[in-house]
Amino acid sequence: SQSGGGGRSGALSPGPIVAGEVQRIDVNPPKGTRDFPPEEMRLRNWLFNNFKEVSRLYGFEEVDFPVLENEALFTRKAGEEIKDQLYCFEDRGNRRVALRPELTPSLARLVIQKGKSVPLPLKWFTVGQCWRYERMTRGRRREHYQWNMDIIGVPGVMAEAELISSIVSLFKRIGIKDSDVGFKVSSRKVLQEVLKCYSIPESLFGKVCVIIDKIEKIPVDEVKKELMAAGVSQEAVQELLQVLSVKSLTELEEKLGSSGEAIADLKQLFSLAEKFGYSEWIQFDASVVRGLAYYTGIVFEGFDREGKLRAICGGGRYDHLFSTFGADDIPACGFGFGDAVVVELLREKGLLPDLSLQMDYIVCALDEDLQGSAAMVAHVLRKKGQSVDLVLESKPLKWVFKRAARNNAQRLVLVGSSEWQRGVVGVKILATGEQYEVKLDELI
Ligand SMILES: Nc1ccc(Br)nc1
Repeated sequence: SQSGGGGRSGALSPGPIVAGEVQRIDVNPPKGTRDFPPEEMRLRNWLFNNFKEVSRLYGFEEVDFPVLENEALFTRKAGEEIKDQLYCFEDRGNRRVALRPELTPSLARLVIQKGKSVPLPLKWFTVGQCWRYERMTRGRRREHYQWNMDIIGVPGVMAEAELISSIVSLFKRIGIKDSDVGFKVSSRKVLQEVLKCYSIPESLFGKVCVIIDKIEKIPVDEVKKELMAAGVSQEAVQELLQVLSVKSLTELEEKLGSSGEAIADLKQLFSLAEKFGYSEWIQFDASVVRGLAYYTGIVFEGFDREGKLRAICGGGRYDHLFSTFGADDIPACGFGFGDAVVVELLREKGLLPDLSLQMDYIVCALDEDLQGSAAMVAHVLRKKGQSVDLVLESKPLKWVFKRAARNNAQRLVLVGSSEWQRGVVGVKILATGEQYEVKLDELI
């Protein structure tokens, strides 16, 4: 048996390892995490390539950050779930660190670090793995990949309109229509204006929003209790919950008046949606608050119209995140788009793409002493950009044909002794069975 230090207990040096003696390791990845074997990896790459192509089309630059961040980046005091589930620990240098649960704080950190060396507005995107430590009692994942796009330095809602447009473009690219998904859009300025009427301090704003975001996850009485425990009067609680049930911008305007920023921003956003051509994708929904404390204005989330899935994506304006890191504030907005829910949606809709392995050639030597010749053939083909599965050891032809079929190879090249003597190789087009001989330098 193994002692704690990994050596055999009591033995000065372990004896020979005899097969069957070694305890078989657990070959599954840690709880809540996923492997990506080839087929899943092709789907992931297909999705991420669409993320990246849309980001390129919208003029965004790619950035990246460490998965491991200083814990302080995420220790906001607003009662967010993201903090309760922080995957954090003390490293060997006694530093408090965390596996990032989101990407926006890292982005803000880098923007502050770069300071005036990066002219505003910034349009940055990234696709990165994010983590949460959730007790597996709920059996949910502990990691997912998020596509994030952020616009830093634009105060007007053109920025939010551009971001929503980019997500609509993504949906269209992967076959999802406005009949499948929509965006619920609101503004946290609605809540801000109500809180102001009741003289609720600004310092409570983030915490109040985080509590209200639970409205569809916990009983409303629990929400009321948490709001009042946070210092919101019963009257203000009533008004807050009442305003969340408003059904239209017209009704909201009647309630809040037409001079406030919330109405102005929302009206402008819906007008811009017409110009961008995605009006049919968005709807006003006063109940959308989102669960991150730092949002300050427009918030939005992508949802499946059948109501079977969790939010597909979400985002909004966060004009005061930078000052929470001790820097001057910069107007900012962005979104996160996870890799899991959208795949569930594509599966539901029968929209998963056929991404079977594709290979141009499989190359095989017909006898052992032609392995080098086969390698030369593979080299010639690869230099011409052809993907080649080179058979690396002597195999019966039946095995080669089976592998060619599995790899969906288009052509089989057989390197035979007599042909090689004549300066040619045999080529078989596997779809038709047609076969011919060709000189090495005429291959392709
Ligand atoms: N923030 C976060 C991280 C990881 C997963 Br899975 N879900 C949400």
